[in-house]
Amino acid sequence: MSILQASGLIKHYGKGSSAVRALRGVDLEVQDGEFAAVVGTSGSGKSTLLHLLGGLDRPTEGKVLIRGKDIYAMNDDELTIFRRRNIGFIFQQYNLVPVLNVYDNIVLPIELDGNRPDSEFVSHVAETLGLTALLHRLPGQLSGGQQQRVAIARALAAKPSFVLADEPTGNLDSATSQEVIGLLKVTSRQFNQTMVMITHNEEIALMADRVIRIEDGQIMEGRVYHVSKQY
Ligand SMILES: Nc1ncnc2c1ncn2[C@@H]1O[C@H](COP(=O)(O)OP(=O)(O)OP(=O)(O)O)[C@@H](O)[C@H]1O
Repeated sequence: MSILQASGLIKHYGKGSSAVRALRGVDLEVQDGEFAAVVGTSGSGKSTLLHLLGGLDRPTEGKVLIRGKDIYAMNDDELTIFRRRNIGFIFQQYNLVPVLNVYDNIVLPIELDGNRPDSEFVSHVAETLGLTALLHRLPGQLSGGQQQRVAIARALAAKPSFVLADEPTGNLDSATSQEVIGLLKVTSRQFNQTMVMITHNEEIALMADRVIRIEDGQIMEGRVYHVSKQY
């Protein structure tokens, strides 16, 4: 079953002759539980695509359906709530709150949403990511790889069905990157989460179920997932 369907996505920044045509008609389907990587040269439109798939911006034209729901038919407030409840985001910058310990960072978005964290689930996520012994530390007392694992735990703790990651290993060395992506793969399987991840790193991309290649605002390869491929 497809969790996400994007059709005819066009994004222009600015207007008139100086407009940048960042996406030029993107059609994409992502299956439930899939782990997909988006690759392409700098400026090809990867981040623009990810932002549109996650409801962080609005397209100039086109639609994004998540579980059949047309996310851009919602107003800004509805979209913010939908995003918070259904989508986890992981960025290159970890964006942890320096004065909060690891546990409080992980549950912060849930508490900001007025909910109580499912402490059993949070413990399970923390354990899977090797964070159990670090829960009382401050972010400043952690390595880059550990901080990114906290950011991943934070993205997963609210049990989103869909996780979007923009260069999640951009600040990490290659061994740590492979480890973090390995963990992302494990968590996506274990918690049944669909993952779309941008990466510059071809080795990292090969760890995904599918590689979506984007060039000059268009998808050149990997638009549709082939069920015959093993996953
Ligand atoms: N807010 C913006 N205003 C104007 N132009 C933008 C904006 N954001 C992106 N662009 C332009 O849109 C095009 C696609 O940018 P995007 O960030 O999606 O590419 P990318 O593939 O993610 O690049 P990188 O790998 O360098 O992050 C580029 O030409 C970029 O300069």
